[in-house]
Amino acid sequence: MIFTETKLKGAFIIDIERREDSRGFFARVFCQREFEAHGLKPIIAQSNIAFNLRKGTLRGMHFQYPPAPETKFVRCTRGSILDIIVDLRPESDTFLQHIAVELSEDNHRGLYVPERFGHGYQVLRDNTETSYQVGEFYAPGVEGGLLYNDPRLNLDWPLPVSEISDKDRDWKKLDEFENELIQRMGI
Ligand SMILES: Cc1cn([C@H]2C[C@H](O)[C@@H](COP(=O)(O)OP(=O)(O)O[C@H]3O[C@@H](C)C(=O)[C@@H](O)[C@H]3O)O2)c(=O)[nH]c1=O
Repeated sequence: MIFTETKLKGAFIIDIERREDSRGFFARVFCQREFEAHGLKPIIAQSNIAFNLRKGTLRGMHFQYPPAPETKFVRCTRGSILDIIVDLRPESDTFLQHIAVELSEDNHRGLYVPERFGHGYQVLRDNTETSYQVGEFYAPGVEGGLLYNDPRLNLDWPLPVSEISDKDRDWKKLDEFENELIQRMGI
């Protein structure tokens, strides 16, 4: 696997190394030792998939507050997505900055999202499946969210939003809960 750290410290793009032969190719997509060697949390508490019927579907921006912050290792196993993560670590030099990474069935790219990041994605093709490993158990009691079109975040979604959950349409703007976020995300 090829680990490339992004401008958000601790967040990595992880590409596969193909072993090709006449059948196709083989590649490793997770290795506890390689994760540890790059300082990534190697725990998989849950492994989830989400299936999306329509391009333009948007899921996010989600996170869990401490004491149950999640790492996420996200891939797109069918179709393609634009995945966006936002640094929510108050002590970070890149607090509230984001990156966007295209993950697709073609590039086999993975994105490792550290704890205390907001995460969301927009689906770029019909019938798209995502698959992601999470380092902490689902804990809806400490779930939080950012509004995908909050002007403070300035996230550039490539398509009009065709589908979104009521929950994701209704997250508060950052201006309304920034102090609480800083307090709860602080270490
Ligand atoms: C995330 C999750 C949801 N659920 C339930 C709650 C609900 O009934 C149904 C759908 O949940 P949601 O609407 O929250 O699903 P979704 O919007 O796909 O949530 C996901 O979005 C992306 C962006 C992430 O980052 C993930 O961590 C996760 O939060 O599944 C679980 O039972 N376990 C889980 O781990």
